Amino acid sequence: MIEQRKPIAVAEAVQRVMNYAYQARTETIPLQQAYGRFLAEDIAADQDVPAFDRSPYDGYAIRSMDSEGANAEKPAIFQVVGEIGAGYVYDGIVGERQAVRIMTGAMIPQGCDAVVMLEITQSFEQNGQAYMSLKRQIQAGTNISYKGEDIQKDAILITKGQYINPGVVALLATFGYPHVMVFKKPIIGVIATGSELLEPDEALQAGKIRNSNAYMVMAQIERAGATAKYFGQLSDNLELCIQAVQEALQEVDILITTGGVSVGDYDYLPAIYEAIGAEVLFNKVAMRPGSVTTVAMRDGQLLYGLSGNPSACYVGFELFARPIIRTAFHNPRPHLRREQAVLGADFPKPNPFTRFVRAMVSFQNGQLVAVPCGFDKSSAVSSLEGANAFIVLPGGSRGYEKGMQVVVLLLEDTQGSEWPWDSIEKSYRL
Ligand SMILES: Nc1nc2c(c(=O)[nH]1)N[C@H]1C(S)=C(S)[C@@H](COP(=O)(O)OP(=O)(O)OC[C@H]3O[C@@H](n4cnc5c(N)ncnc54)[C@H](O)[C@@H]3O)O[C@H]1N2
Ligand code: MOO
Ligand SMILES: [Mg+2]
Repeated sequence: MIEQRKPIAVAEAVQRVMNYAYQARTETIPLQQAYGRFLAEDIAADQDVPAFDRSPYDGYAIRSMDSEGANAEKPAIFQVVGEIGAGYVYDGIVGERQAVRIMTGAMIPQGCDAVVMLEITQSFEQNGQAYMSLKRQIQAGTNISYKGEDIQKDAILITKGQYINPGVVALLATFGYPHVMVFKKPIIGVIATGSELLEPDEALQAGKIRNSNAYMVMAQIERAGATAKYFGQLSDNLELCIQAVQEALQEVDILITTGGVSVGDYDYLPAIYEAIGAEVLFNKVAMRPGSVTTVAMRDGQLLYGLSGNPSACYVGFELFARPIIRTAFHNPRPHLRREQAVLGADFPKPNPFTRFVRAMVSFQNGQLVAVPCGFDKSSAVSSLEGANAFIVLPGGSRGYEKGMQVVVLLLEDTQGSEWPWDSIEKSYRL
């Protein structure tokens, strides 16, 4: 008898997977390799930045009181008693009508309370002594970058789980972290199943196709921040597949297979899960594409049975695998970022199930506009290249027109969402 699968709502499916979210171990890596990783410790400021009052300009450090009453007719004259570049400290104390030539970034000398930009001064020499004249009065505090004006000591700067972007790298360097503790990348195994599959270097043969899913999913794994490990493609042979899956599980944190999850004679994933004693969390989701997406669990390891159809495979990964990876990094917003957009083209298809339309979002006059990426079948590979978002169309809707408001999930974003699923599926019907 044909197995009848009961579809569950997308949010419910995501929740079932998230019950098995875990936190990855940590490792310490050189700062230069930290970009794109996720921080595994809170970083607090152990010093002020800047750590000393400094000059933001090239010019002269003075005591502002010495400029009192200065104007074009009666310039204030200063004896230039020294010169300091960034990184050097002026040893003496600057006295009455004295100035120190100072460069951007250099520490303000003792006694001075202002810096005059080079451009508004005139320098001259008399009897071998350097002088500077100034034709205006300068307020105390002019052109000083104060100690702690950027960052104050003890402030929490960056927190555990934060994505390390170039700005985070700058902070880590500023506070003296030549090495940084990050979360280890989970290792995610990939197996493609299907007797029709050829590798990209093979010539096409009648009835066969090239395996695009494995390479696509490996790229998605890397984009999500984990490490992909490829175990190759398998023909539809149950014994072989069981053995390969069991062996791969020894070497990975999570295993992803593509293909073979539906009800065809050679769709062996259900039998494989049974054979290895994995508990199936769900095998039918009320969504398109990707309705056959299956997730199973064995001894703390998640097994993703993604659809063989490329678009369905792609969507299944982003909805169900990405948040597990991001949670492993302690990231508080592990899901795809949800935003509101205007539909940029009609989408007349009815949507019995929640539909994830591969789309290109862009800003037009300050408004996020989402345009579907062409051929919208589950089997499509062409609609993925241009996609940087999914348009989420709730189940039960009859089709959408250009100009309507839609929810989009952003694919190329590092910020993420905490839980994007509330109120998307209001009109969901089975
Ligand atoms: N009687 C039914 N038939 C199907 C159902 C159903 O509910 N009842 N569901 C359909 C839906 S929806 C989908 S999606 C697919 C899912 O199929 P499988 O996950 O079992 O995948 P396969 O049968 O192995 O392959 C489907 C399709 O994808 C191509 N494929 C497979 N692997 C790759 C790869 N690595 N790279 C590129 N393309 C791949 C394969 O050649 C097939 O064309 O089932 C429907 N059928
Ligand atoms: O699962 Mo299939 O992708 O819904 O079309
Ligand atoms: Mg099949």
